[in-house]
Amino acid sequence: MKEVWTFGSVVSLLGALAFLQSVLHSVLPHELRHVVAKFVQRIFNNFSAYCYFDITEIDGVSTNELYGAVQLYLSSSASVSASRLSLSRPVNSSAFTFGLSNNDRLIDSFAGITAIWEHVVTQRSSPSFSWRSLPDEKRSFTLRIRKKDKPLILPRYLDHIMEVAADIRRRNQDRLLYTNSRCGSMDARGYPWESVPFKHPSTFDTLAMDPIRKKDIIADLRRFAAGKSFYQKTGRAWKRGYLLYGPPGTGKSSMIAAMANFLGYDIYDLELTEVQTNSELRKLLMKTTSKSIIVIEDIDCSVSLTTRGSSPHAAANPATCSMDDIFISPASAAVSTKSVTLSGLLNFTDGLWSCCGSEKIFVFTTNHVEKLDPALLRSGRMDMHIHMSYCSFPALKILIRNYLGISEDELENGKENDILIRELEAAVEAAEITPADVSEVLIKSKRYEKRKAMEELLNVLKGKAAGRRCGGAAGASLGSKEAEEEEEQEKRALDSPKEENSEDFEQVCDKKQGKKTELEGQILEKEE
Ligand SMILES: Nc1ncnc2c1ncn2[C@@H]1O[C@H](COP(=O)(O)OP(=O)(O)OP(=O)(O)O)[C@@H](O)[C@H]1O
Ligand SMILES: [Mg+2]
Repeated sequence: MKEVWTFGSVVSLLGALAFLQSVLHSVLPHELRHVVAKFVQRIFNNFSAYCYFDITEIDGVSTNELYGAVQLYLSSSASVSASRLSLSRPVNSSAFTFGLSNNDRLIDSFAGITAIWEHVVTQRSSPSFSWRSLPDEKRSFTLRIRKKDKPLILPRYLDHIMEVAADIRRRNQDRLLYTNSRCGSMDARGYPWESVPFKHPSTFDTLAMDPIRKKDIIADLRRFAAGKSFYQKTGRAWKRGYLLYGPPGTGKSSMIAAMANFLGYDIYDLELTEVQTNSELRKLLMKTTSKSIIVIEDIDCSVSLTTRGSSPHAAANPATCSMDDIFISPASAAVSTKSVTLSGLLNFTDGLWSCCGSEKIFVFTTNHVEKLDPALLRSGRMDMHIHMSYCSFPALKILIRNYLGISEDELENGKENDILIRELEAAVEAAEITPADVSEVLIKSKRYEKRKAMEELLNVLKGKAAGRRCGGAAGASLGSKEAEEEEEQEKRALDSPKEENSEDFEQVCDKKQGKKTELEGQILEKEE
């Protein structure tokens, strides 16, 4: 006999199931109740006109970007239509974030079709075995739409959500600065990065460097950010590498901040000395998001590229060292137990793993480009090599504009009639002074009126140029080889303040203090 399912019979079946569930709920033990509830749910789903999509916060090993995007997207409409909201403002953030409260729901519509969102927060019931501690709560969003609407809106709706979320992120102007200073450990959500809101005020406008070079870099970044279809068409991973090199205080870190502010990207400041193995490096990369800048600062200081020549195996035959044999170890550690290799680092930047996610920029900085392994510099690895050099006259004009409020045009036009400006131009080229040192002088001279401040600056520049000419104390104090060497030693000690280096570190501090006292003495003498 053919079975006929009428509306009435379906309703009574569901009613019976609901009744059965409530009866069993009161008599069955907890584990069995869960199984029954799942079974009943499945039957409901079969008869339901809706389909459901769960967007969990943690998706296997990687963080689910869609979860964060949905959270932001809903925060843009939550303020109007939801009955209960969670309200937050992250530390130092400039924007309030509305969100759906736990287990609350919200109705959204897209292309005339209704979508219902629910924020589902459940407690992790029984402590299951895991290689890392898991959060107490499991969080996810559930999207409910009519089965018949699914093909009409689904891919477009999700793309729309991603776009709106990216837009909100950009508008809020709150970018994040991440660091991997957990020594390889992860937080409860399996995240190896810690973050703080990124508030660096450096922009391309305030950055003192040759304007033509600056324009090139801005154009390059613009092309990169708008190059989605180009990278797709050419079969290239959507990423770009920049190597910034030059003496300390020439604006390498400021340039990174300016890049992030210009593109609205987050920054991942990768502390390589904290990374123990290649696989750890890979995991870190997997947990970075798109639209981000991954930075390794002072690559020659935080790590040194040493071959197995220093290990007993390779000592026998150093000529057989392959790329994999090149170890990256804390620069000042005598014996390395680390096993991040150069090939691991290169894979990190341009291997298959480098393109997980997309729209990523890699930036390496160094004070000594000549110390880097040629493999890192080979074309295609770092797409653009940017030399940050001593302050030139165009750069000086930018700094004077920033600190004293005299426009570049005013300085350029005044050059003909004003000997002071002409002298400044000649002295700055001769002085080989860093923009950081010029900034210091200009900050100190802020108490004077503009002309006097420029005269003060000229005195310093002339003193420095004279010092350089006769290789005297003034020249040696700033920017000289010795000072750079010292700075580098200091960075190494700071980067690896491990026990075996503590002696180095103290020595550097003592030496630094001695140098400072000596310098202060010289300045006092000069002032007297
Ligand atoms: N090109 C520049 N334009 C504007 N300000 C600069 C520039 N270079 C340096 N400064 C000033 O000097 C400070 C230090 O500069 P920054 O940290 O960017 O130098 P760096 O090249 O990264 O030095 P290091 O090699 O020691 O890391 C900045 O905070 C900024 O105030
Ligand atoms: Mg720096």
